[in-house]
Amino acid sequence: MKAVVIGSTGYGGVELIRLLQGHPNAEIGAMVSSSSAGKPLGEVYPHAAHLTFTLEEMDVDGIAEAGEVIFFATPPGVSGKWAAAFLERGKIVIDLSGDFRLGNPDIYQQWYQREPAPVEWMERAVYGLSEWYKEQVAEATLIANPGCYPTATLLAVLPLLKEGLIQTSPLVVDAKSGVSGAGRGLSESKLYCEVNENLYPYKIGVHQHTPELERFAAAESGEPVKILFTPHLVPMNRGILANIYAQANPGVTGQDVADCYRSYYENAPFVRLKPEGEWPQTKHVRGSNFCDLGWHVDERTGIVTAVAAIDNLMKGAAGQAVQNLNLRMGWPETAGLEGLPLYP
Ligand SMILES: NC(=O)C1=CN([C@@H]2O[C@H](COP(=O)(O)OP(=O)(O)OC[C@H]3O[C@@H](n4cnc5c(N)ncnc54)[C@H](OP(=O)(O)O)[C@@H]3O)[C@@H](O)[C@H]2O)C=CC1
Ligand SMILES: CC(=O)N[C@@H](CCC(=O)OP(=O)(O)O)C(=O)O
Repeated sequence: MKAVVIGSTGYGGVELIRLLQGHPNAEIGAMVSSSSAGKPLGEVYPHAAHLTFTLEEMDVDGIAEAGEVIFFATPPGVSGKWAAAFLERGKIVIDLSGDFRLGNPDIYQQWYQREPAPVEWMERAVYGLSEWYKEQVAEATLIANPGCYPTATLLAVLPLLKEGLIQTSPLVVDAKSGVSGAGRGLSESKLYCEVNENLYPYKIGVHQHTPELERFAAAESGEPVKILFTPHLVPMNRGILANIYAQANPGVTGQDVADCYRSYYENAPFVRLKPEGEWPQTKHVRGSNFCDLGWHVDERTGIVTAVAAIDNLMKGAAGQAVQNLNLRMGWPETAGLEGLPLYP
């Protein structure tokens, strides 16, 4: 099965290329770049110099001919404009951007401040949080791969919300991301001297992942959920650590939370539950598709703290996109994703 990567010169795109290169069932049909078409991939990414691919231009017919599955690893606004052309040609589209996650053009416009994708495709898209929407992903033609912060956060909170172990509002998400989460594009805020030896929050109250978090938290809890989300940038390349704080419902114990997580994730190959008293670390998941989860129910305050660690480029983007490809094609869920995390 051949796959095309649009946006192959970005961090999400080149991570997809790495995974597809090592995948037992898939191969790369074409790598597309709007800015570097005609150049060998190795000119943009010397670490991939041995791959003899030339980057191709954004030509719908050519791309549709080159693969059955089209990955968009492009900034918001690109797949919203182009995905329909591939869907109409019978292709499967897996979109790493936020263009199809929200199911509602008005909400998209409000949070992304961009022209939304066609509403009929927005409504038909399946949200690719693999552990939660497996059956839907297996049938989908358009898969909206989740955002990096929502992947970590939702994996941690959905079991607790669904089983009524925590109150729905307020739910506080305090999360930290490595700099690759912001993509490869040049910007002053990502310069070495700006990010190194520094730690700072950004987009408090206005981050575009807020409606995505609230949409799927509400869908699983059965009632509206309000989320207070504070992302931070930390001086590392990869990784997200999300701490989630919520009021436990009366009588809920640490054992209840442990049993709840075990019942949801005992057969989930990429979710690893930490033993009591141990906590997830970004280093333990780096370069892998794992999400590590830890938790604590504080008897003094009645607050549940859930902690999730993922690699933003893997479970938060390209890794989960390949997991969704596997589910969609009926291949083993872990195909091409079996590698150990990179350590140290
Ligand atoms: N980085 C991360 O951790 C995560 C990213 N995402 C999402 O995945 C998507 C890709 O992110 P990321 O790889 O980090 O971003 P990058 O900025 O690193 O790469 C995006 C790529 O898209 C291509 N591109 C830009 N504009 C256009 C255009 N108008 N038409 C076609 N292609 C275009 C560019 O390649 P070229 O100029 O060669 O075409 C660029 O390399 C984004 O939507 C992002 O929000 C989601 C989860 C996590
Ligand atoms: C560190 C950092 O800047 N991260 C990015 C994540 C971007 C992203 O994944 O955006 P979409 O999922 O909406 O496409 C951010 O916070 O905006």
